[in-house]
Amino acid sequence: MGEAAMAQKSVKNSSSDPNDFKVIKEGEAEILMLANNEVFFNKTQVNNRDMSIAVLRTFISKRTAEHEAMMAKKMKRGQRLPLDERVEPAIEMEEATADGSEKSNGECIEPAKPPQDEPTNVSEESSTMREGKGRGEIKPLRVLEALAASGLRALRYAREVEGIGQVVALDNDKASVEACQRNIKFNGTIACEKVQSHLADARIFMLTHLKEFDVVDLDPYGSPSVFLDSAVQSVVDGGILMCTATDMAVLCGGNGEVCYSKYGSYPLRGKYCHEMALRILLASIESHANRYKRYIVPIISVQMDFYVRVFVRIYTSASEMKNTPLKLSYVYQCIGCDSFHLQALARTVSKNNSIRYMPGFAPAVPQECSHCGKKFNMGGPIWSAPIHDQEWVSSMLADVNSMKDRYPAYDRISAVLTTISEYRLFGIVVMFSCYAAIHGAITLLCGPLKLDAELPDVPLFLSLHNLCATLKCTSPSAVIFRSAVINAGYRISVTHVYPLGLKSDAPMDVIWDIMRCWVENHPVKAQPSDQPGSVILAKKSTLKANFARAVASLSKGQAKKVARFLPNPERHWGPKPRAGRQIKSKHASLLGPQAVNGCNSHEADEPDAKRHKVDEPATASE
Ligand SMILES: C[S@@+](CC[C@H](N)C(=O)[O-])C[C@H]1O[C@@H](n2cnc3c(N)ncnc32)[C@H](O)[C@@H]1O
Ligand SMILES: [Zn+2]
Repeated sequence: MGEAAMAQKSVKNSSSDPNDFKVIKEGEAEILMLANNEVFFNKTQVNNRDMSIAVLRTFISKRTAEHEAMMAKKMKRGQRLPLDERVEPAIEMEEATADGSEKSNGECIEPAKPPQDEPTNVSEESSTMREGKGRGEIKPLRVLEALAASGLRALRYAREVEGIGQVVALDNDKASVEACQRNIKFNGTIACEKVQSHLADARIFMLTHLKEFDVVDLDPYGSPSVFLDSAVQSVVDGGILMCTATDMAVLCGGNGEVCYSKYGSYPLRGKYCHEMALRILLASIESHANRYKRYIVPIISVQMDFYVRVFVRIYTSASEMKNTPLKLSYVYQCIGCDSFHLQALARTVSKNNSIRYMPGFAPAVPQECSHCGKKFNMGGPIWSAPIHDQEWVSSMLADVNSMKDRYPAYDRISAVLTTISEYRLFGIVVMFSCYAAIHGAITLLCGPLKLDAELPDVPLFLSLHNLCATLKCTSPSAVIFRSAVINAGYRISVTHVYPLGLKSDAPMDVIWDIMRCWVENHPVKAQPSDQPGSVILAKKSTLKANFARAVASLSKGQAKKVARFLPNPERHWGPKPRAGRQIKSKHASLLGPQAVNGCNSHEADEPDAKRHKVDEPATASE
């Protein structure tokens, strides 16, 4: 009998009624679920878990490369290699036994350590690279899954990611911890050796384990806001915080005051609200990190399905922290024509080799919109620095493509990664047909000509549909519009957040001029003169837009016909209610009528072609 089968037998033997359970498999992990929705499980979150696994695999190889570079540098300097200096956790969890016995599991953890000293400046040797027993050896990764529920995620990390030494899975719900422990046993030796489950309040646990985990994963019900302060302290220098937020209504402007109270930023409604949500979350994490002289470096930030998820590295440096206001902006959004403008919180002035930090120049906009004459709403502050590290994204995509079979949500995550890593030649109308040859020649001629992915320095995006709705005109195709922007000398890219969104560094003046030129050839019906569209069209364009098709206007993914946006994964997909909550008729709109009749919501399998609430079309319209 195989290990899993034996484990299954033992679990079933110990369970009062084996028929109460069903086995759910995802990746290499299997969990036992009680039929009565007692412990949280949402099958559509497989995308979230797969993306996290891709980040972990890339982290392990990057960390090794960083470690080797650091060792080489030290050798060069003739320094002595440090002895093993990793601070071993002093609490019960280290007593986890290889045989999976429950020595520490299930106990409520009390604060075990006094708070550590003030954080110091980060050294080049980040803590996440501290060495193992052998000299020059790197320690296996320690991961904290702070809100673990059934433990599925923790089990997948432990079983599927080579290089992980330990996963600590916490939950403050007794039934969840019991389920997690059952699932650890059910998954055999590796799981028993590596995964530990504790009944604990994640906040207290993280506050009593400062800078101890290479990776901290937060996957809460709704908002992560109450966990952020402790989570940013629990990550080692150079480690990763992974964080989900599913309270999209709050983050997207449905309730601005609540968003401000949770995240310290005002959201704005608009087509870019999901990107704004990502950037509000990042700004909030940075603000918590700053309290401890720490700062974040985003690796990849995605909006998928019904949530946002960010992956950031955390470092300590009082001097680097001074740059934070340079990475934050307020957003002014015109209430008439949706034009938007960013206002950085700060700027720097260089004088005699020194840099001074100054408040940002203000105001970024006049009282009334210069295009349509209406007033502005102000949102933010948002994180306006890059939200992805392109090198990471490329490594992740390569890794994911090289092991498709090991990612159950391969189609979905490769689509997202492809969109983020797409690139185009900007500002060059290439008249030749052989793109590869031209690309090679240009790279040779111009050196490392920068090819842009989802434009890293453009925080928010335009919606072609919104521009046309304001002017009440027919829409140019995305390719035609992109060509006009490129031909006017600006960059433009897609965004993974919204199939019809376009990121560009062209100022709004140029965008409206291009649209005026479009309307010249595609006239609109007369509108009342006080309408924003009429005011915009009453002005003459100062440029002559060139709509000739630019090769660069087609993204790599589109050229290759790679699906960039996939339909929703299942009927009634979305956030699931808290575990154990009774499903009533009022939940029918969220979960479907079959859930009300006692059926678990995650059993509704058939894809629903009609509902494309967030994702919209499978490929962006051209
Ligand atoms: C959305 S579920 C986690 C799902 C899980 N990460 C997965 O991938 O399947 C959130 C879990 O957080 C737990 N939780 C809520 N507040 C907590 C706290 N303060 N400390 C520890 N766990 C908590 C809940 O009991 C619940 O099981
Ligand atoms: Zn306006």
